[in-house]
Amino acid sequence: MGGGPTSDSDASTPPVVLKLGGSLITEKDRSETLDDAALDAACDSIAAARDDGSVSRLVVVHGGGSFGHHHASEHGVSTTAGTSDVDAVMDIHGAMTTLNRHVLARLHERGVPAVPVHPLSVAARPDGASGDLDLPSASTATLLDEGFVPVLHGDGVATAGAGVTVVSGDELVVELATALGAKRVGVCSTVPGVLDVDGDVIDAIDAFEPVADALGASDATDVSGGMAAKVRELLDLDAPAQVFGADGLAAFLRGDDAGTRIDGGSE
Ligand SMILES: Nc1ncnc2c1ncn2[C@@H]1O[C@H](COP(=O)(O)OP(=O)(O)OP(=O)(O)O)[C@@H](O)[C@H]1O
Ligand SMILES: C=C(C)CCOP(=O)(O)O
Repeated sequence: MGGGPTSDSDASTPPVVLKLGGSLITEKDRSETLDDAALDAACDSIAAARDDGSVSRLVVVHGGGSFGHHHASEHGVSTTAGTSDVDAVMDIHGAMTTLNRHVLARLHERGVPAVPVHPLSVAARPDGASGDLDLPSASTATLLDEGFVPVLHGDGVATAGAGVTVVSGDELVVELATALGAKRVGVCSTVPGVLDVDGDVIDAIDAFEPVADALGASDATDVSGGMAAKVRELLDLDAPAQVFGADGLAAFLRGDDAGTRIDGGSE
C-alpha cells in the first residue's frame, strides 16, 4: 500500500535527484528481467531515508537495463539514431513503462508516494538528434511541492528530423537537476564508482580527458554509452554528482560521500 505525500515537504528545500541504474535494478543480460534483490534493497534505502528525514524532497530517475536497451538495440534506436516505426517506439516505451510500474510498486509497498512522469509524453529534441534536450519540469516540480516522489525513466523522445530517439536517464538527471536547482545528484549503478585503469575507484573527477582512457561503454547491451557517456553528462552539471554502487546508496542519501564525486562546475 502506498503512503501519502509528506506534510513536512518544504518547497524551499532543494531536491535530491537519484538515478537508479538499469544495470543495478535489472539483470542487464536477460531480457526484461528484474534484479529483485537489488531493486528491493534500493527501495528500502529510499524509504528509510524519507522516514528518518535525511531526504524530504526526492526525484527518482531509473535507467533501462534489460527492459529499454534490448528493445532499442533490436530496432537500431539509440540516443542519436531514431525511428519512425510506431511499433518500435511502442516496444521501447512499453518496456520502460513496464519497468517503471515495477519500481513504483516496490516504492508504494514501502510507503513512498511515488508518481510516474513519462518523458516520451513531454520531452523533445527540437533541434535534431545532436541538439539539446527540452524537458519541461513543471509537473515534476509541482509533484515535489505537493509531497510526492516523481519517478522518471529513460525513454523514447520526439526528435526533429529523426522520429524518436532514446533519452537516457543520465540526460534526464542533468536536465532535472539544473531545472529544479538540485543540491545533490546521485547515480547508483552496478559498479562501486568510476574505476581507473587498474580497477580502483577514482575519488573525484573534474574533467573528462584525464580519465578518458579508463572510461568505456557498458559491458551489457546499452544504447546510451555506458560509463563514458555518464561521466560526460555529469560533468555538465553545476551541482556535485556522485557515482556509486548499491553499497553507497544509503550513505549518499544521508548526505555522506560515496563512490566517485564528479564536479564539472570548475571545468
Ligand atoms: N571506468 C569505468 N568504471 C566503471 N564502469 C565502467 C567503466 N568503463 C565502463 N564501465 C561500464 O559501465 C557500466 C555502467 O554503465 P551503464 O550505462 O551500464 O550503467 P547504468 O546507468 O547502471 O545502466 P543503464 O544504462 O541501463 O541505466 C558498468 O557496469 C561497466 O560495465
Ligand atoms: C534504452 C532506453 C529506452 C533507456 C535508456 O536509459 P539509460 O539506461 O539511463 O541509459
